[in-house]
Amino acid sequence: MSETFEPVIGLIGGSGVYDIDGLTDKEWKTIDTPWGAPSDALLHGRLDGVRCVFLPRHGRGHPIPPSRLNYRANIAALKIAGVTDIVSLSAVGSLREDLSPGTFVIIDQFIDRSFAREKSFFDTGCVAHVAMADPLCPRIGDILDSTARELALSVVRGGTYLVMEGPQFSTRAESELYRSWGCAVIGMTNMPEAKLAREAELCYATVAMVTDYDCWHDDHDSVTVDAVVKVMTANAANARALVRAVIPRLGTPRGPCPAGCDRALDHAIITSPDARDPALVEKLRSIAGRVLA
Ligand SMILES: CSC[C@H]1O[C@H](OP(=O)(O)O)[C@H](O)[C@@H]1O
Ligand SMILES: Nc1ncnc2[nH]cnc12
Repeated sequence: MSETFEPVIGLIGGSGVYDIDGLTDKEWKTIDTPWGAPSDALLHGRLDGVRCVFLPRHGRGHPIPPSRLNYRANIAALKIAGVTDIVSLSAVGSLREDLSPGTFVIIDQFIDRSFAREKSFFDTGCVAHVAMADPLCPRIGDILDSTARELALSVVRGGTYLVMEGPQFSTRAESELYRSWGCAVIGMTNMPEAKLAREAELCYATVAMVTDYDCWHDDHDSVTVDAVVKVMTANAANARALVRAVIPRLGTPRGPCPAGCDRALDHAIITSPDARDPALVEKLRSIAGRVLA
């Protein structure tokens, strides 16, 4: 039987989520990474004894737009802090009538239409190709889903999150196109975040919190930040309750991830050891040390 360990839970807070309450032993700690500075200091603490590390994705006060986030630094900072499991909290627009504002969607797929972002820790001098067929950790997703149901939240398990570049919201034609592709929700941030979490061998799951119907719906002409923030504020109490209830469950000692998120690099690096750039390899040790020993 394989050994168990105590998971450390990383929480990435999106629009409207800039703090986590109920944490004990709270301390904001600044951290730097080989990829630069993350969006903000990391908030370390414990919930029911479980070690948690929170990062406000856009920084406190929301100064950083989706295209300017240093996604590599954010994920590297969490990895360096000892995080093993990430729950990403995100505001999204709905692309389906049945996903009304207030619904929490535990997504299971992405279509990545972002284009102006650094998407890999690996580079010339050390090339890796990780599997992304199942981009979200099903173990964490199932725990989020069952916990939300027990709390009687409006939750849907499964759905595709379309990642757009932004920062402008979609045109009506784009919104209809993504609907015709069968996408459930739309947002601007979860890629490359999920790709980088996979490269860093972190389990990663998203609670996509619906704030609006995007622009395809008769209910509104266009999306506005005001409307999004209003619904997000209403969602916040539910988000807090979900985080509060789910962390003790995620923090239970466990073995390796059944889906293999924590072994994503086992067969991913293609560059032969003698062709690797030593400086890049040194940088990569903080996120891929397990396979670069
Ligand atoms: C304020 S609405 C647009 C903004 O909200 C979402 O961000 P996050 O995933 O961090 O909650 C969306 O992707 C946009 O960045
Ligand atoms: N309609 C929308 N499009 C993109 N990102 C969003 N975040 C919240 N609502 C959104």
